[in-house]
Order: sequence, then structure tokens, then C-alpha cells
Amino acid sequence: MYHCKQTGQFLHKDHLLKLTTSNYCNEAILNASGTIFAVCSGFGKCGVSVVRISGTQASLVLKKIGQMRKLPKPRTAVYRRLVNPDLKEPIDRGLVMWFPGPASFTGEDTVEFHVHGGPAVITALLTALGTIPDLRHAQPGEFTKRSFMNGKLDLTEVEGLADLIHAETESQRIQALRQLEGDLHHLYGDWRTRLLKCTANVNAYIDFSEDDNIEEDILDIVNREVQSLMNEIKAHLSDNRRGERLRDGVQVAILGKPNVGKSSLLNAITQRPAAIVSPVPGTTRDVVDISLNLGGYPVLLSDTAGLRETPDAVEQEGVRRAVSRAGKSDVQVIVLEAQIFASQQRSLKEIIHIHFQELGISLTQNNEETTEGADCSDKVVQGSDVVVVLNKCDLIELDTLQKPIEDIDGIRVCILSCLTGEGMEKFLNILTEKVKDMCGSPSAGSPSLTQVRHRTHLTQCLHHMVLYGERTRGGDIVLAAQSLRRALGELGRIMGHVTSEDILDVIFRDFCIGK
Ligand SMILES: Nc1nc2c(ncn2[C@@H]2O[C@H](COP(=O)(O)OP(=O)(O)OP(=O)(O)O)[C@@H](O)[C@H]2O)c(=O)[nH]1
Ligand SMILES: [Mg+2]
Repeated sequence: MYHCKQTGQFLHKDHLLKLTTSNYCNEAILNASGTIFAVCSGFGKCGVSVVRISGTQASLVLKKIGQMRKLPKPRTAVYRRLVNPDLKEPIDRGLVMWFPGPASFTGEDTVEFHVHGGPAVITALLTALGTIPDLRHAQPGEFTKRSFMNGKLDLTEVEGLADLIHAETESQRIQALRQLEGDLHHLYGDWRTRLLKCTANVNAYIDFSEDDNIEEDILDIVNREVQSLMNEIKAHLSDNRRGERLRDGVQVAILGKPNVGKSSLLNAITQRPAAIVSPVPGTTRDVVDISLNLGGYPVLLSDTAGLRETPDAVEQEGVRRAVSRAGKSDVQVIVLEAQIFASQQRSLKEIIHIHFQELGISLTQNNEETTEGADCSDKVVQGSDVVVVLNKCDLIELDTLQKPIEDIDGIRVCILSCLTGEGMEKFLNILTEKVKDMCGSPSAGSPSLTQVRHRTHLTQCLHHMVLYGERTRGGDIVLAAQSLRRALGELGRIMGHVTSEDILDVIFRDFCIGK
């Protein structure tokens, strides 16, 4: 595909051929041309580094630097002495590989040099490449952008590739790989094909319904198909943000009154002194964020300031930030001191509810519309998203406790000691289970929605399909057809069939140079 600056659209090669007489398309060809090079294996001292060259001059570069009269067998590693063609001086010995287009990652002629991964070797090779006319250093993500432009990957696959490179946990890797291998491409592609057929049928109905060449019930068939597509898209959208949570990490906030051991809990989970611990109430002021891998799932764990009324302006700001983080988090870990539980006659349920009231936290029933998108200041949490921790159990006689420690109203409750480590394993299992539940299994079932961008386009797509239904019922079939075309456009935008350069810049800038 080529970008057309004047229309802001991307054109397939076939389409472009029909338009080659116009100036802007020639300009589009120029935009996509040029031979680029970059290290694609990361920097730093290592055994082997890979330098990739893509574009029309790639074969010439291989012959010059690899000192070869003719090109090697495609996709076969050949051991060569590499030289600077200008200075005729050796650079290194390494493997060279030749990938003629279109059967290459970018779809263009591509060469790879696998050389020793030392900074001086890399610098010498890049310097030699820089002296060859018409070669230039690649921009971040430019190899992948070419792959997209040449129709090798659609935008969902490009995003899958970026996620795979950034994946830090096993579950993120599995989800990203599924996306790169085309799971979303097939799902959205299937919806697009079916919607395209609906649009074509409605247009045919508008154009030919007065002739008798068209099936009588064609509109009923289209309406049923549109309804079924809407149901599928709605089901895909109402996934509790599983894929997005897995991609971005589940946010877990540790909350509670001052001095109950919140920072101690963060340190115990991360097994390092990440936050300051002291017997002085109000020690933590700012939110302390730590990324961690919990059973293969990504988590962003936040320690917060103790919640209390205070005249201290700095502490007030800390409390405000804690409340805000509580509203944005997926899981709230609420810490109490176990002594309260041991010293009071009240039941655990009463103690928890009174404690929540004192913290200004109100609980909603499971599955009610809750914190998502709600104003953070209202501290509304859903029971199933809460874990209550009774900390400092080393200070009470556990054996003499008359009351059971059990889950209350969907809230998981555990008792532990950050000091001795007692109960920590059970708590971590509960937390991991919760995080897994929120993300689902990345390898099972239909592919998850992974990006806000997809959610926005699918929501718009649904909106246009609803409009289609209203307009058909109102008898305005021409406007209804327009709604279907718009719905189709939204699906096309997710996959990158029609998109603007701004969107592409946002997507490709996340890549490193060399990818
Ligand atoms: N005995 C005992 N002491 C603990 C335990 N956990 C924390 N502490 C102590 O409790 C005090 C407060 O701990 P922190 O972790 O700083 O408490 P916090 O909730 O972060 O306090 P703020 O930041 O002030 O809100 C420190 O003196 C800790 O050593 C525990 O399990 N047992
Ligand atoms: Mg603290």
C-alpha cells in the first residue's frame, strides 16, 4: 500500500497502478522508496548482532560488503568476510542472508548481516553502510511500517508485534503472539466481509428493487445478519476489559488507615524495601508504583498514603492521590490491623463494614455498574474486586480466636504478618487468582479486545449499525445504506484499510529502530 498525501488515504498497489498518471501518486511512490538500514537486534555487547537492510539497493549492498559477484541462495546463511567497500578494509566475519522481496518481512528486497555484537564492529558496519549512495538510517518502526504498506501485516498484527516486543510476562506474550498471528485480523476481517456483503445487498436493493431481479426478502436477510453481527460485536466489547488489562497490567492499590502496614505489605510482595516503613503514622505521602509479574500476569502494585483526616496540607494531597488511585485500580487490597479483630466482640463482617465506613469506602453489589469511569472521590468499590488483609497477626494469639476468618459478601479475607511472613503465601495465591480471573486465559477462547483504539472503532461501528436499524424501520433506506457504509469504515480503520498518517505515527512510534 502507498500513502496518498492529498487524500490522507493508503492505496493498494493495484489501485495505485490505475492512478499512476496523477502527481500525488508519484509522490506516494517516492515516499515509500529508499533503502534503509539499522541494527535490529538491540544494542550493547553481545555474541551476535543483526543489521538489516531493506529496499531496492539491498542486493547491491550485499554484493559490495559481502564481496560477492552473485547473490547467494535466498534465505540461506552464508559465512563471509565483510569489508568496507570505500576503504577496502575488513570489518568482521559473519553470516549474511538474502531475502528477495516480496517474500521478506518488509515485502522488499532485504539483507541481514549477523556480525559479532561489539560496539566497534557495529559502528564500523554502520559507517560502511552510510557511505553507500541512496542508503539511509531507518526511523523507529520503519521496517514494520513498510511491511504494513506492502500488505504483509494489517494494523492489528502490527500492534500484536509491538506488544510481543514489549511483553514482560508469559500471558502477555501469548496474547500478543495470537494477535500477531492474525487472530484479531481474522475476527474483524470476517465481520468486515459480512458487513460488506450486507452493504452491497442494500445498495443492490436501492438500485434494482423496481426490476424483478432481486430476491424479495433481501432486506430481511440483511437485517438478520446486521443483528447477528451487532450481537457478536457487543459480546466482544463486554469482556470486562480482559485483553486490555492483560496488555497494560492489572492495577492493584493497597489502601488503609495510617500505620497498618501497607508499605510493609508492598515490600513483602516485591521482596525488596521499595517503600519507606516506619512506626510514624503518615510516613507514605506519594503513591509508590511497582510493576511485577504475578504467576505470569502483569500487575502494577501501588502503595498509598494512609487514609485519615489531617490538617497537614502535604498529607492531605497524599490522601487525595490515594483515593484517586483507589478509583482507578482494578483490585483494592484493604489493610487492617488484626488486633482490632481480636479485641472486639463484633463479627468480622461488622468490623469490615465499620472500617470501610470510617475509610469512606462504600461497597456496591457484584456486577453493578461500579468504579469504572466513576468519579474517584466517591471511593466506591465492588466486593469482588476487594481483598481484605488483617495484618500483624504476630501480635495476637491466633489459637485463641473465637471467630472464624472467612470471606464476607464476596470479599476475600486473609490474615497474615508482614513481619514473620505467616499467611503471605495464601494471600499471594488469592491475589494471583483474582488477577487471573480479571485477565482470563490468553490462549483459550475467542481473541480478546486489546486496545482502546479497537474499542473506540467497534463502539462507533455499533452506533452506525443501530442507526441503520432505525433508518430502515423509518423507511429511509438510502440513509440506512450510508450508516452501513460508515459502520464498514470503522472496521476498516481498525485493520488499517483506510487510516490517517497521524494514527500510523502513534502506532509505529512505539517500535524501536530496527523493527
Ligand atoms: N508486629 C508487626 N509490625 C508490623 C507488621 N507490618 C508492619 N509493621 C510495623 O508497623 C509500622 C507501620 O508500618 P508501615 O508499613 O510503614 O505502615 P503504613 O500503613 O505504610 O503506614 P503509613 O505510610 O504511615 O500510612 C512499622 O513500624 C512496621 O514495622 C507486622 O506484620 N507485624
Ligand atoms: Mg506507608
